Amino acid sequence: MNTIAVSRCCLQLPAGDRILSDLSVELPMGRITWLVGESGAGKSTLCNLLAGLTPARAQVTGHLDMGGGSGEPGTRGRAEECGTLGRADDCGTRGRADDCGTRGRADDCGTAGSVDLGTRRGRKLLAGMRRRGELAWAPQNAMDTFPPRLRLREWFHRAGIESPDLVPFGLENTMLERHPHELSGGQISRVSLAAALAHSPRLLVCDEPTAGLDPGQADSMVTVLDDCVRGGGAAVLAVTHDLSSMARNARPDDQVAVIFNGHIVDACSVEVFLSTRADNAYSRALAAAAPVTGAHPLPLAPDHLGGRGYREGDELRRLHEFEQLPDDLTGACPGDRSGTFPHVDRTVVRETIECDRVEWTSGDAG
Ligand SMILES: Nc1ncnc2c1ncn2[C@@H]1O[C@H](COP(=O)(O)OP(=O)(O)OP(=O)(O)O)[C@@H](O)[C@H]1O
Repeated sequence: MNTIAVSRCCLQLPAGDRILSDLSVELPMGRITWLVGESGAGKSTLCNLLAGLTPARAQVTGHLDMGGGSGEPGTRGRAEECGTLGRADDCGTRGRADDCGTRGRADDCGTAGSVDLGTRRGRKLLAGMRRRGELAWAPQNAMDTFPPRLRLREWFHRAGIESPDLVPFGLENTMLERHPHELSGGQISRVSLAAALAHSPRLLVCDEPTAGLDPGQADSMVTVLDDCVRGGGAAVLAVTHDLSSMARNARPDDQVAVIFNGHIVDACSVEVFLSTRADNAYSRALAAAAPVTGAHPLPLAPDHLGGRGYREGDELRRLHEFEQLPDDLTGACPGDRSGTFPHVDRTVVRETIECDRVEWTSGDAG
């Protein structure tokens, strides 16, 4: 399978803090890779690094290999990645050779498939890829990326996107006439994703695409990402804390990459991750702590929050509802999700309740 590879990334701040540590991960084309891990583990730092942004004076090493080659489905030739086969204004003809960081030398452009993330030239290569839409980035704080004085339509126009369509992202196109501050946080995230996907990227990096969205909107965002992957053959790296949405919508063969302390400790399928069968103990613990069926929470309220009376009545009713769920939850998901996860071991859920532990669980936590 064709993959985009991130290899041996280290990022150390001037004060000595190491944020990313020998981080490597393969991003298969045609699949979403869900990046999960605790707050502060380094998820946004990795996303920003792949978009060509690093904290000032940070020491960075590592490579991004865009993979593929001419003629492969869904891929573009390496030379095009630095602009020599791309739009003329990307590289050279208007004195913009520095867009690809090479001053237009063909031999330098030929190495653009592998980007040295630790060099200024590498960051310029990434910037060039972003300008051409081959690499797209939907950041966590999307509001910051839109100039406050521009109406969104004008912003899209300047970004070379003449006919933006927000409807697939659950928004009216009349919103294009607004300024960024006139949208909610969730709305601006969706606009950011619309911009990121406008050029059919080869690699899409999105930082918490479902944050701030209600479950229905979150599900439709994942559907949009899924379409990008299946239709365009892109590799998608998507940060999420929303394991419920992931469980409802991800394909079983999508990938989960688990980051801990700046290092990828595990990469496995969504199915293996959510069923807590991952090889890595931290991955299993993370999955075991997740309310994977989100739409059907079990009220395991601790005594000091709800009291035993609450559990005795409501909990049993909810447990009953839980057991009525169809095995594969297909009916609860938008679009064609015939292969949709999850499989939840209800025996373990019931045992958890009976043990009166305040804890979410799915399957055997090992
Ligand atoms: N520019 C910076 N200067 C100093 N420390 C930074 C900087 N950027 C990130 N950090 C630190 O690096 C660590 C990783 O931050 P990062 O934003 O990547 O975490 P995260 O996994 O995305 O967290 P969250 O899930 O809360 O968004 C944190 O401890 C953060 O405080």
